[in-house]
Amino acid sequence: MIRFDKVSKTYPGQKRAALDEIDLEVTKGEFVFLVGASGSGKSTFLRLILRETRPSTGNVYVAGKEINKLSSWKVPKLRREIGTVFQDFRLLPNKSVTENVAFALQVIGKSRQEIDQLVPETLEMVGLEGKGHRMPEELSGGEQQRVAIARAFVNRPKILIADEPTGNLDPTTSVGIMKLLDRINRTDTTVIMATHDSSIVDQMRKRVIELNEGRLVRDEARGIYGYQN
Ligand SMILES: Nc1ncnc2c1ncn2[C@@H]1O[C@H](COP(=O)(O)OP(=O)(O)OP(=O)(O)O)[C@@H](O)[C@H]1O
Repeated sequence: MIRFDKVSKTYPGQKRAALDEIDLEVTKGEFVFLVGASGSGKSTFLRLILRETRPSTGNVYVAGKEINKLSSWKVPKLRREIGTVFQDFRLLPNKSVTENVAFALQVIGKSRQEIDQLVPETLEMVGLEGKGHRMPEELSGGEQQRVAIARAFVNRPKILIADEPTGNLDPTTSVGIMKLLDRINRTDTTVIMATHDSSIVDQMRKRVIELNEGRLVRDEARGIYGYQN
């Protein structure tokens, strides 16, 4: 589903590489934690998958496409295959829960009929049935993150990228969010999650990839968080 082939990335004007000769493969349906200190290259790794940035050398393949060769008009199509969730939720504050989720389908031209079916179905899946009319500010942090996950997943993407999704949540709420991501993963969606949350990583025992100063220093099948902050 995702392959990095000797990928290095050095940002313009920087001496040190943000990513240094990364070689790895993530297969369909895997759940991967991406760990490492601040500045180790996690966001750069995720941005390469989304083609928000390009490798300096090497190739990145996502869903069968070499992203470096993708013409720019095909990038939106690539991004439709990838749902994204962030630490700060990024909901539209002036839209209700239903409207936030529906909007993701409207912008890709889905029919009213499909939207009317998929949105309630997805809200139910994330545990927000009956809350569709609420505004984001009327929800707890955990509920807001559920809306963000519903929005990311409503189009049934092949890949879900989560960048510190529990970073603003208390431990109990975080466990609920992880159960939801696990459930999404069980629908054969590949999940890649960057995190500093050691207890979550230790509880889930999924594949752990650790970056250190841009290098891949650990790749374990059922790993733990394992490095000191
Ligand atoms: N747009 C940019 N221009 C120049 N340097 C950048 C840019 N983005 C990131 N970097 C540098 O690349 C390196 C890796 O950064 P990156 O954001 O990928 O790390 P990270 O592991 O995601 O960190 P964090 O956990 O703090 O989000 C850092 O040295 C950073 O300063």
